[in-house]
Amino acid sequence: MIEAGDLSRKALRQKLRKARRALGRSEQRRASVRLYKQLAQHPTFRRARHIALYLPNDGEIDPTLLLLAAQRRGKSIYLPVLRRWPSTRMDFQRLRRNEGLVLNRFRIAQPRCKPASRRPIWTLDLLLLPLVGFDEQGGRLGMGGGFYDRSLAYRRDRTQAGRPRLLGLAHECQKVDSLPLEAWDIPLHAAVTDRRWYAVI
Ligand SMILES: Nc1nc2c(c(=O)[nH]1)N(C=O)[C@@H](CNc1ccc(C(=O)N[C@@H](CCC(=O)O)C(=O)O)cc1)CN2
Ligand SMILES: Nc1ncnc2c1ncn2[C@@H]1O[C@H](COP(=O)(O)OP(=O)(O)OP(=O)(O)O)[C@@H](O)[C@H]1O
Repeated sequence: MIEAGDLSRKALRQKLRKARRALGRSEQRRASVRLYKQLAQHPTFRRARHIALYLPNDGEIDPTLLLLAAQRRGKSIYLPVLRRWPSTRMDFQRLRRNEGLVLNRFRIAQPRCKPASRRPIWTLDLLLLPLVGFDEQGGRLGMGGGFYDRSLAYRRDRTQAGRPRLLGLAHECQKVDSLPLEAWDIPLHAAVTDRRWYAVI
């Protein structure tokens, strides 16, 4: 396991991103099937009707099998869409079948911006977050843009109950012993890897 120890957030992010990008195609495929098996029959996933997830980038564990399962079961799927202004914000937008995707400024595919299809984050049942790193205490390291942190800021003064359930997804190699907690960090309810669940609360 990678020890966060003396590494800065930036150095740790680089190290963890490199580790996940180093995974080969077959390892990635196996990890995505294993992730699917961890989640597809889990009550948290089964009960959720409005689920936000992401399209993989930079070696992230691929939740596409879950996306397809959710669609088969008639659930609504949402993807992050970056706002043009302010450029630090993102929304969650409903993914409709047969609707084309475009590349955002980070070259990640996203639905074409359509304000009427946005859904406020607090009305989602389940948010599956891409992780760069995580620890067993609910700590999360993201890409560093603060996009998820800003979207989740409304929860800072609330109890951990309530919507949406926050599950971080990662490869097992992205686990670190302990992440320094920043003032704006919102803890995850659990992290799920290709190997297992790390429940926090
Ligand atoms: N799959 C996926 N989608 C996502 C996220 C994510 O982490 N994963 N995001 C979660 O926030 C948002 C995008 N955030 C991102 C933040 C930084 C970089 C990034 O690659 N930064 C480069 C520099 C890019 C540049 O400026 O050209 C880098 O750090 O190397 C990418 C996405 C929305 N969509
Ligand atoms: N609620 C917030 N309001 C304004 N700025 C914020 C907020 N949360 C985080 N930020 C800013 O976003 C930047 C990135 O934060 P951090 O390094 O924690 O990103 P991250 O959690 O890795 O990224 P992400 O949330 O995109 O996955 C920080 O500089 C921080 O000041």
